[in-house]
Amino acid sequence: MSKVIHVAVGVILGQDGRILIARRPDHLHMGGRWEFPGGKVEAGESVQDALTRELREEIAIEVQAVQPLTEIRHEYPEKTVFLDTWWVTSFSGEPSGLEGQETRWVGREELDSYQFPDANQAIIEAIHKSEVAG
Ligand SMILES: Nc1nc2c([nH]c(=O)n2[C@@H]2O[C@H](COP(=O)(O)OP(=O)(O)OP(=O)(O)O)[C@@H](O)[C@H]2O)c(=O)[nH]1
Ligand SMILES: [Mg+2]
Repeated sequence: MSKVIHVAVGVILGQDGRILIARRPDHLHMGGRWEFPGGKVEAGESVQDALTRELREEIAIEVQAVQPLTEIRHEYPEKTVFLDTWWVTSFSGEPSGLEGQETRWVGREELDSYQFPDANQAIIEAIHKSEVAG
């Protein structure tokens, strides 16, 4: 049995209520699909530290405040992920894809028209139910 990969995921909320999505580079797992920025939690690191580090490395923002959104465990044929997913309700800096990834601000109701990894369906449902900045 393979081990579960712990991933810190940020659903970044803009001041206008839109959400930031990024397109995964083609060569990665789920390449070409849209995602919420984030990445693997390293050994000895807290999930919030991992989220802060990943969002700094991937999209050049400094996280200032988060709130828990949801926790999703999903088994892909090749790996099992645990998506520890947080609203990012305050940040500084202007998001830009430091790894060449396209980024886009989208309205909540638009999320359903983008192709995400299969595990994200449950995140999108949690966003629709969430009262944060409703
Ligand atoms: N960041 C992110 N990862 C997701 C999402 N949905 C989802 O299934 N994943 C999966 O979670 C796993 C880990 O995420 P990642 O590839 O961003 O990890 P990372 O930034 O540390 O990448 P690296 O190890 O290449 O440096 C991947 O297999 C990815 O496909 C999502 O919305 N955001
Ligand atoms: Mg990543």
